[in-house]
Amino acid sequence: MARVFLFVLDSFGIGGAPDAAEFGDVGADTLGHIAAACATGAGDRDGLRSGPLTLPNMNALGLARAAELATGKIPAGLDGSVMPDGLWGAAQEISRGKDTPSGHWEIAGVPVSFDWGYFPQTLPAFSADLLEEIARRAEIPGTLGNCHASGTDIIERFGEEHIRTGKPIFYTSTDSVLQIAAHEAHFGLERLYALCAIARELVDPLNIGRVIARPFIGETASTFERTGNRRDYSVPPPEPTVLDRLTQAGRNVIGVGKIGDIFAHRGVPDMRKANGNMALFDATLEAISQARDGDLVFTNFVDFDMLYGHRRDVPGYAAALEAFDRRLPEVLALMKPGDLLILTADHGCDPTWKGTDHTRERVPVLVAGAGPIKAGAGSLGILPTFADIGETVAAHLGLPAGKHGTSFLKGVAQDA
Ligand SMILES: O=P(O)(O)O[C@H]1O[C@H](CO)[C@@H](O)[C@H]1O
Ligand SMILES: [Mn+2]
Ligand SMILES: [Mn+2]
Repeated sequence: MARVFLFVLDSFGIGGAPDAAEFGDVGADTLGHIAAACATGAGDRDGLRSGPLTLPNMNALGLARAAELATGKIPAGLDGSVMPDGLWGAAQEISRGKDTPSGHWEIAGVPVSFDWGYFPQTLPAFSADLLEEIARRAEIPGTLGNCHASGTDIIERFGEEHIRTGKPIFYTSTDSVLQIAAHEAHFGLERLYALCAIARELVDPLNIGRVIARPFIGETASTFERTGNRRDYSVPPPEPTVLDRLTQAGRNVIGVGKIGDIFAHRGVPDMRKANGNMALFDATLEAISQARDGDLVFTNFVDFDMLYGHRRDVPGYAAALEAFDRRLPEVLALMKPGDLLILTADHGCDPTWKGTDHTRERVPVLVAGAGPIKAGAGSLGILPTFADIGETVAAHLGLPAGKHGTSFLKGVAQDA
């Protein structure tokens, strides 16, 4: 028996998705474009970072090789001559959406084969019937926004009017989401959560993946700031995930960050929240030190996506990757023989791309083992579905095979 540590670097795509054209994302490459920008100085920011993208620890696990599998090119500045110390691959998504739940559920062994509902790019994006019913049941005086938007822009535009009128701000994106922003103090956090719970019920028939509470603070357009009290109201996955299978087998699943919310709190008996990648890293190290044989520690590192990908902030994204990379040895130091560490992502969010939405890309699969996979160091090639990751977790932790995907450790010599 052993343990698995599964890290999702939210939005850390590596390009090359074969179906990118269906999403208008041909050429999108989160890692490749960040690396290219850094190589020319476009990733520099005073006081934050400068120079080529420097990710030695992820590269030692095969990041450059994984990117080469995905796009045929080594990202600028990464050393492609390093022989990785484990297994590396590039995985592609078979789910129909490029959203966070689709990516995570597929990683956990359940691809999403149905179509989510989406709100149209019209003004308003939400029907009058829906808005009236939400307003009536939640007893709010109306809504603002009601359009496709970036979450930081929309609070800048409507935040002051929201404070004056008490009308919450409704918006969406190309994801299957209804997001509601409201002021933590003027509107009230609990009131925002209650409003989102009502909205959740009312968008169920529209097949909307998530309603997201987006609380913020500050008093003026230039000082508004979103807080860590975001809460996601997700529909549950359509079939049992590897998390459900593990908990049914009596194992502990420790979900760090958004994991509990993403799985509608199913199959995650031990949920731990933290604000920001570094705090998430600390919480993950603590979880690893507490995990027993047979357990899974599953962390989502959200900053890459939320603070930098959607904000199209190349230096910010590069600095966040470098900060994460610097801390990787702390995880490796906690690994015992038999443990497996898997680094991957749920979709792309190329900060050089048009708009502010996710991008359809392949994702890296970097696998480190303290002992068990040494004999099998090498390329996993292109994995045809993210579900291969979930099946690897299941196989490594001794569960019977599930319905989707296959373990990539099958056939890899294990010496533990
Ligand atoms: O612009 P913000 O509010 O960060 O929204 C982003 O976050 C949502 C959920 O992850 C996505 O659908 C995307 O639109
Ligand atoms: Mn995501
Ligand atoms: Mn996102």
